[in-house]
Amino acid sequence: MERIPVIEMFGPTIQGEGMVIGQKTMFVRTAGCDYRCRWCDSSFTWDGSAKDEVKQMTAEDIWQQLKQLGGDRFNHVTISGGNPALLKGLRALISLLKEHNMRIGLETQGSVWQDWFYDIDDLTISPKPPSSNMKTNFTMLDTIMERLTAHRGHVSLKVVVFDDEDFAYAKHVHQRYPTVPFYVQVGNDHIHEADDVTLRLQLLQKLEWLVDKVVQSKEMNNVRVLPQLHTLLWGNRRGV
Ligand SMILES: C[S@@+](CC[C@H](N)C(=O)[O-])C[C@H]1O[C@@H](n2cnc3c(N)ncnc32)[C@H](O)[C@@H]1O
Ligand SMILES: Nc1nc2[nH]cc(C(=O)O)c2c(=O)[nH]1
Ligand code: SF4
Ligand SMILES: [Mg+2]
Repeated sequence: MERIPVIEMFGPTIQGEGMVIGQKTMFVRTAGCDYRCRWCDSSFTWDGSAKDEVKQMTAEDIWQQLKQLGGDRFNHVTISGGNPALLKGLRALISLLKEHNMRIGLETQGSVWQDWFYDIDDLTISPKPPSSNMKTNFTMLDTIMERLTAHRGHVSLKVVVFDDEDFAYAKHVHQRYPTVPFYVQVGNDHIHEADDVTLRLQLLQKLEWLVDKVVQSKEMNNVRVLPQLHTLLWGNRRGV
């Protein structure tokens, strides 16, 4: 059986972001990413700093570990990374989770397609704005969004916004795929801040700025603005 590189698993917690914010869920975080976002809050998945924590696991290993962590206190599992879309072998995990009647969420940036995207219940595609220093391959993103919208799955777009240029990018993405539920998320510019009170204040100010941008924009009448709820609650800690 194909192995999946897992860097951390945690939960039950709540989904802190996007289309199912507040949903109780477990997290499986895979190692490795094809991007290097300047502000990545999970850079340990790709920068080598946590390479000793990566475990090559089978789908069954992952399920056993989820049960050990969460017992019978969950029925939703979120797969994030890194970029989980790099892993063809996730199909086996998705099938196994379905057999156990789990709902599945997945977070990816829209740089790689996998056929198993069709089997994700809550799929978030999160293209990266200019502040990330990454460049969106819109040909690939068009293909992905075309396939997903032809299918009746639960998909959304989520763009993290740090500045005016990112907001313009978010507008562009929303206008390119106008029928897809669209979220803008507050960017956390202070991923190394250890004081939760200081961080909260900064994030709430940024949220107010972003709400105002949306309120003032005639192109953004049908978008939802969200913070990272887990960051407001628990700061920059890992595994929450
Ligand atoms: C760590 S990424 C992993 C999944 C995938 N690589 C992606 O970027 O969508 C999960 C989510 O966290 C967001 N994120 C990463 N760093 C962030 C930051 N500093 N502030 C706000 N959101 C951030 C990403 O944009 C993405 O939507
Ligand atoms: N609670 C919680 N919600 C999240 N939503 C997306 C996350 C991620 O890192 O992908 C994340 C995370 O790390 N924790
Ligand atoms: S795509 Fe996601 S995991 Fe990869 S560097 Fe960017 S935010 Fe981090
Ligand atoms: Mg996170």
